[in-house]
Amino acid sequence: MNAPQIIAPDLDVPDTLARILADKYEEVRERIAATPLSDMERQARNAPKPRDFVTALCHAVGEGRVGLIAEIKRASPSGGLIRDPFEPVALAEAYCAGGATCLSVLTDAPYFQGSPEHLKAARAACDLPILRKDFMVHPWQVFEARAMGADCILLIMAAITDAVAEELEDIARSLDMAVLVEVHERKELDRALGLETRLVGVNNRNLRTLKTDLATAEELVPLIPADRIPVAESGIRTPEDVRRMAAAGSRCILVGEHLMRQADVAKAANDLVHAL
Ligand SMILES: O=C(O)c1ccccc1NCC(=O)[C@H](O)[C@H](O)COP(=O)(O)O
Repeated sequence: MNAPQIIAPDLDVPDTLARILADKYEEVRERIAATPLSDMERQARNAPKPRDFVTALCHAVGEGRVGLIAEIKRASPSGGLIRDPFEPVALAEAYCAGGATCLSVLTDAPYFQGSPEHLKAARAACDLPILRKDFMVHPWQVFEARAMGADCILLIMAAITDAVAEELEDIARSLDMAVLVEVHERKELDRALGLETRLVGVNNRNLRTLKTDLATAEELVPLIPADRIPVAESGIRTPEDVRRMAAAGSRCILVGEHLMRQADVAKAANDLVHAL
């Protein structure tokens, strides 16, 4: 793999994210040495057809429901080990029974104890469209995402340059995958709106402190143009939080840790879905 420029010189990347990206870059380098890009692209293009992530969310919101992207997340830098034992098939089934619109599955191993196997198992267990939750820095990972069955990828504007974001988005579109572009502040939102995707996530987690504050979505969601679909991410726990996000303009939410910490995951998901 050539050394691609994955961090723009003028991007001020917080320490935790910088560490994650350095490890990710190394991981991708090793993975490409084992499976060349052309092989991974072939696997991606031969994978079963993607499920329509954007339509699923539009449908939920159009019917006056919450568009819940329910996350399968074993551990995180901020939360440590969140769920143990951890059973992706049972979790996918519970989310489906609880009325989730889509799933998000962490595939990053070092920081989230995720795995492509979790995504494959979740996809086989339900019909919901699935987001591959990982740190995407190279085209190879987009092909890998499709090959493992993902229907949507995440692009974190704090982690990549505009040029890389555009390249990864183009590849995803060529594979009929959706793209959720994620922002944490105004500057990133302005850059994100240069992409084609309609799905614009506002992450309430401050990447420097790793703390969440729903005020971030309250500040940024109203700035998202009406032709896009806002998604409020992180730190959402209660029906009241869902109503706050909806009042700010986002009826689509991405929720992980709160749901993962519940004994009855289906009921907890259902409580959020019926918050409005
Ligand atoms: O969750 C973390 O600790 C974290 C740390 C550094 C970068 C990203 C991180 N989380 C990724 C996410 O965006 C969340 O998994 C997702 O939005 C769900 O958030 P939550 O409901 O608070 O688990």
